[in-house]
Amino acid sequence: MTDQAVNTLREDCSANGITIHPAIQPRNVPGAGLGVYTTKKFKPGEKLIHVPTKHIFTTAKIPESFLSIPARKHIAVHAQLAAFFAFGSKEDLHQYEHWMATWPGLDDFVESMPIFWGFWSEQILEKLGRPTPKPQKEMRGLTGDHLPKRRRISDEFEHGRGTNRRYIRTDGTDFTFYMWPPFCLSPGLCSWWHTSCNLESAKIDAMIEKVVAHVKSVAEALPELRITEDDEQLAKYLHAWCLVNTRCFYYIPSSPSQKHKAKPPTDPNEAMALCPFMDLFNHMPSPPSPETATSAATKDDIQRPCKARYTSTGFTVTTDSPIPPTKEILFCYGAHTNDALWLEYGFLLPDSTNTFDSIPLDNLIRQSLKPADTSTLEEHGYLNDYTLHNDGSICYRTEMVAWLLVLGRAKWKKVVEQGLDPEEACTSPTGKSKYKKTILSWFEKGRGLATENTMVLNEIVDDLLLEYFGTVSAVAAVQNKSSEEKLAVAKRRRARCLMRWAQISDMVEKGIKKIEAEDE
Ligand SMILES: C[S@@+](CC[C@H](N)C(=O)[O-])C[C@H]1O[C@@H](n2cnc3c(N)ncnc32)[C@H](O)[C@@H]1O
Repeated sequence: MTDQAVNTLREDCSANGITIHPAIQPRNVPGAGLGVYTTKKFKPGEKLIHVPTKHIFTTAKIPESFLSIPARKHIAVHAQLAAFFAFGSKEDLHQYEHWMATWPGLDDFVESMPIFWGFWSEQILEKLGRPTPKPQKEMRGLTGDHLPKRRRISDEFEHGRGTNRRYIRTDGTDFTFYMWPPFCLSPGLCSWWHTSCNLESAKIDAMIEKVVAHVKSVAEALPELRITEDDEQLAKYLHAWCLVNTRCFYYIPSSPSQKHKAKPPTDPNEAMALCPFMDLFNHMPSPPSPETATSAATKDDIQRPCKARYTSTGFTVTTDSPIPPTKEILFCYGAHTNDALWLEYGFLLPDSTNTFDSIPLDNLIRQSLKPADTSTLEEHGYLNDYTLHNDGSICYRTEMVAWLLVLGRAKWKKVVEQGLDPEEACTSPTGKSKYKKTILSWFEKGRGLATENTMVLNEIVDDLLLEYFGTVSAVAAVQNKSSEEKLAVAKRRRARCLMRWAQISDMVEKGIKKIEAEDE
């Protein structure tokens, strides 16, 4: 992004009554597009930006000449906003052009958001009724030429598309490697992880459903745009869809009267608005807890995300902690795991810096349950939704499953129904040790999964990398890219997957340490 585009936006904002503190400045952040930096030291509570209500972009700003009021009833707010920014007339978009000039290009989303990667983007096309080129993927996957043959013992199709493989480890035991596509993403996103437990659809599938429904609703209302038929139009729409997805704020119009407060929509996703300049801030999770700071001085210096507050006059952004000069000023987009950030925003926070990070343990745990255990858990509301947190701690639901396996169903039911402490209710001298072993066995499986997926991801040869981590041109209009460039993108996508598996592995190791340290 050029400095000129940013400066022009700033001038534009100031000329239109948007207040921007003179000591903040947008600039490029390596790997994160633009971000906003301080040029002086800020104290907590200082006002950084005020955007008057009239500059908040909601569907009310979309001209009826573009989308009639009756047509809007059948189109989600997100889909309407995207349609306008993709296909609004030159005249209607003119007043926003300096703002739009600071937005990322389609390529940025295509590279980073898994819905645009081969398998998933093909699903989008198929669901839109578009014929997709059927690559030789299944056949090539089956040959397994890219993998060391000594370890492959059998293949089987999964869902008619991907392949599961059985491998033999050097110690003679075997494992299943989920060939394509599920292995690459984290368990928090993938369908196989979920379908095997009959959970709600996986997050990535839900996102694909949403995007497809939005495209279809706009295509129906505005057939002349030929969004589903024309590659370029589709790419244009998907670009705007991602822009809206990653840049919107939660917004409920304020009511002039205190008595009749504006009602939030039933679906919070409908409370969306875009806001110039405020969309330039990057995300940080919650800061480390003050207890971990070593001295009073460091406690006070911990940077917290800024606060964005909406009142009847507009949005105001204020600092919530001191921020030194030349530091990036950050928002918190919400208590998102790295999987959610990856899926929705296309990035992973590095290492274990995301205090909100976690992974689901459902699949690992469900494998160790007998049907009667599953029924007991279901009856008492404890089936599924098992979590391993960033710090290696597990959720209460996970603990309760372990206690079920230790106490037996009858005793466990009594504990739950009478609200007892399961540890106190356990009279067996080996109870706590069995409890720890049960949890450790789940972690061991998680460790194996991370090790094996990492190993195989690293082994994929270049031409298959392109198939697995490539881009389907009809969705993303991958124009004129050389094969070197395409391969470089595929490698970066693989690196992202490897980074996620390293984080998963780290969480599992922390979990193991934590449970081993517990008293028996
Ligand atoms: C609201 S925009 C923020 C401004 C954006 N960086 C830009 O260039 O316009 C959200 C997008 O910024 C990027 N982003 C935000 N926080 C990030 C972070 N901590 N690390 C990497 N990328 C981040 C992601 O691409 C995300 O989709």
